[in-house]
Amino acid sequence: MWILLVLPIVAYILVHIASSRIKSQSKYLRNVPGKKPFLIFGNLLDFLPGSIVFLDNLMGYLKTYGDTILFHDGLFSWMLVSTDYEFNEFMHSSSVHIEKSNLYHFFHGWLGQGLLTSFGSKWRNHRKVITHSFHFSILQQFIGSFDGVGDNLLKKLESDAGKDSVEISQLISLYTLDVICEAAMGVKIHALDSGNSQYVKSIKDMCNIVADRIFSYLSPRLYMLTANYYKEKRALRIIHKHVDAVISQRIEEHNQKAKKSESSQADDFGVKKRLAFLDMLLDARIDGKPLSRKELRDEVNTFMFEGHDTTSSAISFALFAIATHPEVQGKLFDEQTQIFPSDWKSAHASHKQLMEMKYLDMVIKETLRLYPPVPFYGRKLAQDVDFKGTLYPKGLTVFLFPYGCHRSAKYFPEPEKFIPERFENWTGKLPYAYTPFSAGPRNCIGQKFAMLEMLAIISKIIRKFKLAPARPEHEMQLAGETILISKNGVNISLEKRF
Ligand code: HEM
Repeated sequence: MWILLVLPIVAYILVHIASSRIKSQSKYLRNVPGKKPFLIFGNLLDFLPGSIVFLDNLMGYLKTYGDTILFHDGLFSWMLVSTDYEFNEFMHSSSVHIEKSNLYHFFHGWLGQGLLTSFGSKWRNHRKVITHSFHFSILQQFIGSFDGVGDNLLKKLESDAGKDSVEISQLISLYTLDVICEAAMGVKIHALDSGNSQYVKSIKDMCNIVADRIFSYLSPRLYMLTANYYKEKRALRIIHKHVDAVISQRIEEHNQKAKKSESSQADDFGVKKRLAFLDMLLDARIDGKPLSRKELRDEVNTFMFEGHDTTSSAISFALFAIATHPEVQGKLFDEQTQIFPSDWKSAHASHKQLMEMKYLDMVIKETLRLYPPVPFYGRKLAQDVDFKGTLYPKGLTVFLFPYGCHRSAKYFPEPEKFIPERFENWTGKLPYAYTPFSAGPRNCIGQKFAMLEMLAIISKIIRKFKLAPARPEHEMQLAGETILISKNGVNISLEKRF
C-alpha cells in the first residue's frame, strides 16, 4: 500500500530534477551530438554488459555521431567523449582543468590523495617533489631490478616452452609487481614465486574491485550490501598494514642512517639498498615539512597501482603482437644480435644498450598505440569552457579516449594494422593524437621508468625464446577496465632458442 504513495513522490522528484537540470543546462552543450537518451537510463542500457562492450560501443558512437559526443550516464548526468584533435590539445595542455572525474572516487580508499587522484595545490606540490625521483640518474639504478627479476621470469617461462598455448599475462603481471615493489619501497615480495601471498592477492583484488565498481552503477549505499564491499575492506586492511610496516622500517633506518655506512645496509627483506622512491619521499620537504605517514602511504600505493598493471598490460600485448608478426620478430632479433654480437644469449643490457634498441622502441610504441594500457581517463571541467562556439558547463565530466584516437584513420592510416615503422619519423607529429602516457601537466610521471622496464624485459624474452601464435590461434577479447586487458587472457607459444 505504502508503495502507491511513495511512487508518485519519487516520480515527481525525478521529473523535477530532470526539468531543472535541463533548464539550467539549456545554454550549454548546444548541438553536441550523441545517441538519444532513454528515460532515466540515458545510454546506460547499451553498456549493461560492462567493460567487454565499453570500448566497441564508444567507438561505434564516435563513428555514428562525430568526434565529440555526449554520453548520458543515467539520471540525466552527461559526459563528454572526444577524439577531436584540437579539443584533446586544449584539455591536455590546460593547467586549469586538471581535476580528475568522479570515477576516480573508487580509488580513494586505496590511493587516498596520491598523485593520480589529488588536484589543486596538493597535487602541484607533490608532483614537484616526486618529479626529482624520476630523474634519469635515479632511474638507471632500477635496470638491475628489471634484469634480476627478469631472470626469474625467464625461468618460469622456460617451464612453459614447447606448449601449444601459454597464458602469459598473469606471470607478466607478477613480474611487474615484483619490479615496482623493489622500486617503490625497496622490498622484495617474491610475487613470481608466491603469487598468492596475502599482499599480492589484495592488490589484485583491489584492481578488480575498482574495475567492477566503475561498471556496476550501484550507489555507494547499495555497494555496502555487496560481497565486494567486505572484500575491499579486507584487501585495504592488508595493503595498508604491509605498506605502513615498510614505511616504519624505512623511517627507522633513515633515523639510524648516520650510524651506518650505506654500503653495508641490507634490509629484512634481503635487498641491498638501492634508493627506492620511498627513500626519496622521506627526504622530500614541502614548505619545510616532511610528508605525513598517510601521504607517504598514498604515494607508495599510487606507484604500486600505476606502476604494475599498466606495464604488465603493455608487455603482454607487445609479446602477443611480436608472436603474431614473424617479420617484426625477425627484425627485433637481428637488432638484438647486432647490439650483443657475441653474448646475446646471456648479456645483461646496460642503459646505453637499451637506448640503442631503436626497433624495439618502435614496436613498444606501436603496441601502446593499438593497445593503450590506460584506454581512457577522465577530467572534470573546473570552469565553463567556450570551445569552437559551444559552451561546456563547469563540472562536466570529460572522457579523453586514447584508444579511440589511436584507432582513428584520421591520425593513423590503416589503424588496425600493427606497423612499428610508422613511428620511424614520428617525433613531434600530432602529439595529442597519440597519448598512451597522457600529455601535458598531468602526464604519466613514470613514462621513462616504464619504457626502460619494457625495453629491458622484452629484449631478454626475445633473446631467450622464439615466440609464435598459440595453437589453435588465440583471439583476444579486449576490455576497457581501468586498464586495457584481454578478458580471455593473452595466449602465445614459446620455443627456447638455446
Ligand atoms: C606502460 C606503462 C604506463 C602507462 C601506459 C601509463 C599511463 C598513464 C596515464 C595515461 C596517466 C594519466 C592518467 C589519468 O590522467 O588519469 C598516468 C599517470 C600516472 N602514472 Fe603512469 N603509466 C605507465 C606506467 C607508470 C609507471 C611505471 C609509474 C610509476 C613508477 C606510473 C606512475 C604514474 C603516476 C604517479 C601518474 C599520475 C601522475 C599525475 O597525475 O601527476 N605510471 N600514467
